[in-house]
Amino acid sequence: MKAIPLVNLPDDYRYHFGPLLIEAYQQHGPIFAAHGGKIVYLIGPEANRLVLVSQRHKFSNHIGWGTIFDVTETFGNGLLTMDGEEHDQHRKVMNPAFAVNYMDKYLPIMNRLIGLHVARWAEQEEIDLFQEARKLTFDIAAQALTGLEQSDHFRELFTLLLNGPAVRLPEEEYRQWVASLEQQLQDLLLPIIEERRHHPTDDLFSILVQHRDAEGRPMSVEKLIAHVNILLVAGHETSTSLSTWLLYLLIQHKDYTQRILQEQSELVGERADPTLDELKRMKVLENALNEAERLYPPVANGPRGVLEDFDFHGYHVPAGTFVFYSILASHYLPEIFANPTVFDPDRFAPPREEHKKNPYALVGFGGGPRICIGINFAQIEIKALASHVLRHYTLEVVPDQRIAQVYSVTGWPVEGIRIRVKKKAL
Ligand code: HEM
Repeated sequence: MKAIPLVNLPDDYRYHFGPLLIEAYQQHGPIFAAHGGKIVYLIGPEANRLVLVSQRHKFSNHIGWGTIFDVTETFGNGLLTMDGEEHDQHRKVMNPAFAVNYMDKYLPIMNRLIGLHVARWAEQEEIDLFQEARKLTFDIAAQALTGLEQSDHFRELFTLLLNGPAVRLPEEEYRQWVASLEQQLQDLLLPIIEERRHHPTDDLFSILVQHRDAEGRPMSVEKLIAHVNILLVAGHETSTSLSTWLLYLLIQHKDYTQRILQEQSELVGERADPTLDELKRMKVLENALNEAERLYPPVANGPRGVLEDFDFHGYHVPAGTFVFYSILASHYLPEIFANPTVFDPDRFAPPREEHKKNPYALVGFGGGPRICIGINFAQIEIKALASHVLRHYTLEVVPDQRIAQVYSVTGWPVEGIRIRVKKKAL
């Protein structure tokens, strides 16, 4: 069989990731290797379907997220990095707490925190939307999923773990640094675990603490903490990035935002907060959210370890290979999304529905049985934020700043996005 084509990405590829992947796709087709041949990229709806659905048993998240992206060492083996039977069992336990109607329980927390945080944004001359959105989405995830009321220290610990130490440390010192942060996280979570054992509530943490396996055994403290870690990390980094880009795009596209406001007044009117049912019915806003997900997917690539050989487009990929199904590149394919670099939310509305003509074309939340478990949580949260901000505030981007997405494991606006927020006159 032919050798998989090798692509050389420039050193600064993380700043131009989408265009570079599309260039490689146009030259070589939907499969090529990069990073010195260490990673094979798979691009487009057909590839996504293969990895996420039809041959998913041949791929390992544990090797992908755990080894390539080093998630397991820092945060433990949570849902994202589990494989096979173990994954399916744990996912089954958590699924009910992420069903769309369960969001009714989280919505009052979301609305309360959105109101509080955004009011503070307006008290300042200008804010970095990305940094502020991070505080907000973390607080929402921490309070909704674990019931932790005071989340400042918790958030600082997570931010440190995600960003790494300020200076590069020798390996042994780095390990000690991570271990000390993990110990502090554990000290924060242990009392909540104890509390939930004796006084269960209906949040996700309680569901996990109360769960018993077929032999009647509870989850170990180590597993409980790994789950909470992964849920909070996966649940706030990505939502921070996507909500920032959505609001930024809406400031840029005032005509479209007028249509969202029209929808808001029809659905919510003068009431302070939308209900879950109203949020679900906000299609004009939803199409803008889909478009932000397409243009700025928070996760650029889904990493996997190959467990069993497979063939794709005339190439043979052996077990032991590392692959990325590329979310970012799939979203910029011109044969799927017309004028892919243009902000055009109506591409998701009937009759065009470009994403439906090609299943697994829009994969910002992954797809198949392992689709992001937090998709409903994130979409409701971001819609509630946009609804609140657009109805009650005016936003303006501070001029003369560099606004660009950069990618590591997740993507974020490299220098943040500074905006001015003003309360609308009544
Ligand atoms: C805008 C927000 C979000 C985006 C773009 C996003 C994106 C993703 C993607 C792409 C995957 C699949 C990765 C793969 O196939 O390798 C995923 C999985 C996952 N996400 Fe999210 N996510 C978001 C929000 C959330 C939230 C709010 C939570 C939890 C509260 C969460 C928890 C998880 C977990 C636990 C998994 C692993 C699921 C499994 O493997 O069964 N995510 N997410």
